[in-house]
Amino acid sequence: MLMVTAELLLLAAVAVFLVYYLFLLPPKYPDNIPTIPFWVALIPFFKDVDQSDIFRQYIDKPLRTHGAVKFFFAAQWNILVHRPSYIAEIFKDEDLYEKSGNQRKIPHSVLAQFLGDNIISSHGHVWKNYQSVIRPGLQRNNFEVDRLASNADKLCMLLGDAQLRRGKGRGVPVQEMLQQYSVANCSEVMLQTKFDALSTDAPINSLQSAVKREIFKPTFMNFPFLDRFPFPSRMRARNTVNTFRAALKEGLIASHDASSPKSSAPWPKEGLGRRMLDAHRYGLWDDKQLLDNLTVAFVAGQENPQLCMISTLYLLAKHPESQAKLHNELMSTGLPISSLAQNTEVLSNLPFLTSVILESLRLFPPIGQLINRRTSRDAFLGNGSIAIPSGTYVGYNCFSTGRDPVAWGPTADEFDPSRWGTDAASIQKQYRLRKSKAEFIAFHGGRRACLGEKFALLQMRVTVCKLVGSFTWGLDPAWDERMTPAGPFFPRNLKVVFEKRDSTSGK
Ligand code: HEM
Repeated sequence: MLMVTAELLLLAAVAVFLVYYLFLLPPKYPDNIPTIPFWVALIPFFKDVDQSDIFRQYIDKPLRTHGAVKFFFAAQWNILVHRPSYIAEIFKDEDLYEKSGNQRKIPHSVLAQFLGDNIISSHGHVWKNYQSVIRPGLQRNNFEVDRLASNADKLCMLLGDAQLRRGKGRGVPVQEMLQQYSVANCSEVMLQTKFDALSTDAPINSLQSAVKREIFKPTFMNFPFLDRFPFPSRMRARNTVNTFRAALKEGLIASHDASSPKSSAPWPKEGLGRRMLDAHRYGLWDDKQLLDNLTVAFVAGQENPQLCMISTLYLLAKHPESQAKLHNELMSTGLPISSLAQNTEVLSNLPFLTSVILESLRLFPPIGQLINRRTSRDAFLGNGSIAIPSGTYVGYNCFSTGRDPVAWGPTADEFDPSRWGTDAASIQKQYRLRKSKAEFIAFHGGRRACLGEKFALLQMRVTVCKLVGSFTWGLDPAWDERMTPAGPFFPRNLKVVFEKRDSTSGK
């Protein structure tokens, strides 16, 4: 009996040592930047935390002082970079710091099955192929702004009705409605696909929620090797992912098939949905490539704007003076909100509207942290000061870079739209400069910068214009003001109290 216990103890000790050695022991190189202890990544497992607290307590100081740290994430060690000049270096050398997404990093994972090999995570000639199809569809100049505006009207109606149901002074939970709205915009205007997402019982909404629930489980996000085992929850996740991908493809085909009732909408020929279907039909993409790129366009195209909307609502709720200033700016155009929201030219030139959106993206970049590049050979970051061995994963912390006091001054953590400038031309100049110096990296930069930026900014302008034209709003005093515990960084379960604006004030 005693022997068996001793053997078991020995085995357990060997197992612990192996786990430590294989996963938890930080790499020796680079040897001149600090290591964030591995257990910091695991805190949200054991405690209900606000990730801004974790960041401030354990990551902020070493990251800012040294510009980069060794950081444990997704069961491996990575280099997490903060300093703008380092990030600019990474953006410039896409072959050295090459994209290497989940399909290469954790190919057996549910996440890799979900998004596959796509335009965001691929590299080299595969990326060039995907980009040749996707870029023109995303960067056209004639997005259907009337459709965006009519969706924004429906959103305002949903929010107004929800407020009536909640009763005066009681906050409305906004996330679900913003999800429906951003799915509607992305599917209809980006992908020319009709899912009727703004009706609450549309199947796409429950599928979307199911996929998020199944995929983003902290245990499997932190230890993706567990996806190798056929746990019932992972089998369920794999089925949900397959159903979701199939539904996207089915919707895309039905909306473009002349014999389908869904094709009745006047979709433009050069739209992304049509281009993807043609790439498949003419043999440039196989089935999997169509599904992978369709899924990633759908996810990136609706999730990021959705998070940006939540954070913007939050910031404006905390700053009623900015809501008033925005309203004055909209009114100063002399146009009723209904036509202003469809006037891309006028909207793009409203300085305060642009500044508010940029300031929200600076403080709460929807992709707060991303580690999806891998050194293709030994690298020397910071003009040789940080030696990174070949094959190391490197990523950015946009949240921290956007708040860098060296770049943004002592008020870096504060919401101050005026920092962007006072007229459209100076704001544009400042925006370009900040991006080129990698001080503003919400859309990242270089050759691999976001292709949906133009659409995202247009959508945000229309949304804020309609919301400010319809309501004033504040935080629900009973809402627990906290950020998400892990993953994308935004106000958790935000609840807002809306008040309808006087209809004579512009709507
Ligand atoms: C506020 C909204 C958005 C933000 C903050 C955002 C942010 C980003 C970021 C940070 C990247 C770089 C990812 C990386 O380095 O791996 C990226 C890439 C990309 N985004 Fe966005 N995005 C937004 C909206 C959109 C929309 C609406 C679309 C439309 C489908 C889109 C499509 C893409 C694509 C296709 C890429 C890959 C570009 C490439 O590698 O060639 N994004 N986005």
